[in-house]
Amino acid sequence: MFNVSHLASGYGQSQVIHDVSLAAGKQEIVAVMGRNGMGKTTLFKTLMGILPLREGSIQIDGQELGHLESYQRVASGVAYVPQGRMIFPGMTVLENIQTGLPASALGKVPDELYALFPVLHEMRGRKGGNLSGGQQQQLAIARALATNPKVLLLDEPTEGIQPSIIKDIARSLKEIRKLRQLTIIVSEQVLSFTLEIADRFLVIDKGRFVYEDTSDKVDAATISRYLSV
Ligand SMILES: Nc1ncnc2c1ncn2[C@@H]1O[C@H](COP(=O)(O)OP(=O)(O)OP(=O)(O)O)[C@@H](O)[C@H]1O
Repeated sequence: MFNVSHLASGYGQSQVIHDVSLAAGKQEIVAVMGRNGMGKTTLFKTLMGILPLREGSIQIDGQELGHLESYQRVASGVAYVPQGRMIFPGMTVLENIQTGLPASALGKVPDELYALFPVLHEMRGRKGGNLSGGQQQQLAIARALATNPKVLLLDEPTEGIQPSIIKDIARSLKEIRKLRQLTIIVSEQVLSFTLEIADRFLVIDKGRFVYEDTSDKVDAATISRYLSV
């Protein structure tokens, strides 16, 4: 479904991502674990077309995305929730979600989105900047889902969010995956969160994948060691 092969990218003279490959199936949740500075955000920006691909390929259902602009990748079914969420603080919750809707929706937010995140319905008239961190994360996810993606890329969704809300986010992601048959690639440093949701685990270290396993065989101690070095 979503296939990345031999991807390389970086900034100027420095190469950050080296020969990274991953394949994620329909409805699969893949966790990319790694410490600060190991390349998670760089990888996601490359998948989204914010940074150019230097080598390799990115495919969704066999369609090559590697040389498309970001907006074309969105149209092909890739959605992105960046680190830090990046909602529009001066716009209302409703307006934030509307920025993700296709023109054909005529500004109408699907009921299903509000059903997933009831708090966003309650707060639809409030400015995004006045929401708590957890509510902003839910808003960022809802805005991404409004584009009707096949693949959702989430960059460190638990960063700066309190534990009870992290549990809510885990629950919503599992629900969305089922409802939408969505593939989710999530980067994280919080292992308890990914252990709850992921089907497969990858560890990124200095821009390379150094560990991979499925949830039934995952070696949490090894992943923790990579996260804490
Ligand atoms: N705009 C940039 N210009 C040059 N180098 C950068 C830039 N952004 C990141 N880097 C470097 O790329 C490497 C990977 O950073 P990246 O942000 O992808 O890591 P990360 O795993 O997402 O960590 P974090 O959780 O801290 O964001 C780091 O060495 C970082 O210093």
